Amino acid sequence: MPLALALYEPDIAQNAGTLARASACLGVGLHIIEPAGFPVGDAGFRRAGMDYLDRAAITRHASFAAFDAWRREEGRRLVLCTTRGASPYTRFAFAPEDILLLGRESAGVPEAVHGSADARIVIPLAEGTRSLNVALAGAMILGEALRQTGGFA
Ligand SMILES: C[S@@+](CC[C@H](N)C(=O)[O-])C[C@H]1O[C@@H](n2cnc3c(N)ncnc32)[C@H](O)[C@@H]1O
Repeated sequence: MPLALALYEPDIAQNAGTLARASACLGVGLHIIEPAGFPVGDAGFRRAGMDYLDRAAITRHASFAAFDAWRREEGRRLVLCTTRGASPYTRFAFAPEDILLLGRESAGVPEAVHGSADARIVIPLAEGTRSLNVALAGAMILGEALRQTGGFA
């Protein structure tokens, strides 16, 4: 089972499109947890994802509860990427079936979602800075997870 990315209620279509393109190019699934802040056919999403969208394995889930029920049934670990993470991502041991959950641009994830993740990881940042763009954070962490699990094509 390959790694996957999941986006929690994404706000910005271009970021989601960029991650959809990355998921197609890197051969991982993309799960979008609704409600998103943009419609399915959003022009910004299509522009950022380009023709790669046709190759991306995108699954939409109606809510976090629906997504979480599905992933538990699949027996997949939920790894939350968060600025409040305890483990630096380079020291975390990824597994091939992990789902890497990214928070929304405006607010990350609520406390309940934070608590239901199996692990919380962080990209350590320079003092005085708050967070990376979600697509950039996703790319960095996915790259490390693919490297560790031998998942690159
Ligand atoms: C713009 S940030 C959200 C900022 C929000 N105010 C917060 O503190 O969660 C959007 C998402 O990108 C990811 N992200 C950004 N910087 C990160 C970092 N340094 N470590 C891990 N994930 C990060 C997280 O998934 C985060 O929820």
